[in-house]
Amino acid sequence: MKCVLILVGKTTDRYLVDGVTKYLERINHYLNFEPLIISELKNAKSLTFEQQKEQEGIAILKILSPSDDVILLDEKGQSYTSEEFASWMEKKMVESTKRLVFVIGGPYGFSSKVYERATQKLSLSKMTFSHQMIRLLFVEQMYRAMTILKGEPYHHI
Ligand SMILES: C[S@@+](CC[C@H](N)C(=O)[O-])C[C@H]1O[C@@H](n2cnc3c(N)ncnc32)[C@H](O)[C@@H]1O
Repeated sequence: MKCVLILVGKTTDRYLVDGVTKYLERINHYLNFEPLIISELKNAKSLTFEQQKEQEGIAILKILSPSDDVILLDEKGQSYTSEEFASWMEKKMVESTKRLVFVIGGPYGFSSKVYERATQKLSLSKMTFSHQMIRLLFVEQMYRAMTILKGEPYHHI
């Protein structure tokens, strides 16, 4: 199974770039996992929040194939413990899903069309994180899930 993480705009803060890079490298020992970055809108300042979400949504939907299993990172989604998330990933890996696509929204979240396309919403907490910060939290949890499935000590130390 191929796993893709769609992001809106590059990660800018150095500490987040370093952290995300570190966990992406680690994840790739276990999983074919690729981040795909959608360019930030050049005319963002002239658009309303709703228009920005709409435009970003069009760019997200363009990347998706009809057979993709699309999981939106969303604070109002389903939440799991790290062990439960690991089991959830294991199920996805044995199902015949070609591409498992996770999407982190832009600063204002997702358009209604993106919500309509999604298979599931996944929450990492009831709290709201910035669209940049959540990247690091998510890749760390993905790495943790992979180590749990392999019975490695990372989760227990
Ligand atoms: C600043 S948040 C957007 C908040 C926006 N008001 C909304 O209703 O979605 C930016 C993105 O970060 C991600 N995000 C933030 N907090 C999250 C959480 N607790 N769980 C999962 N994803 C989260 C989501 O993908 C969200 O679209």
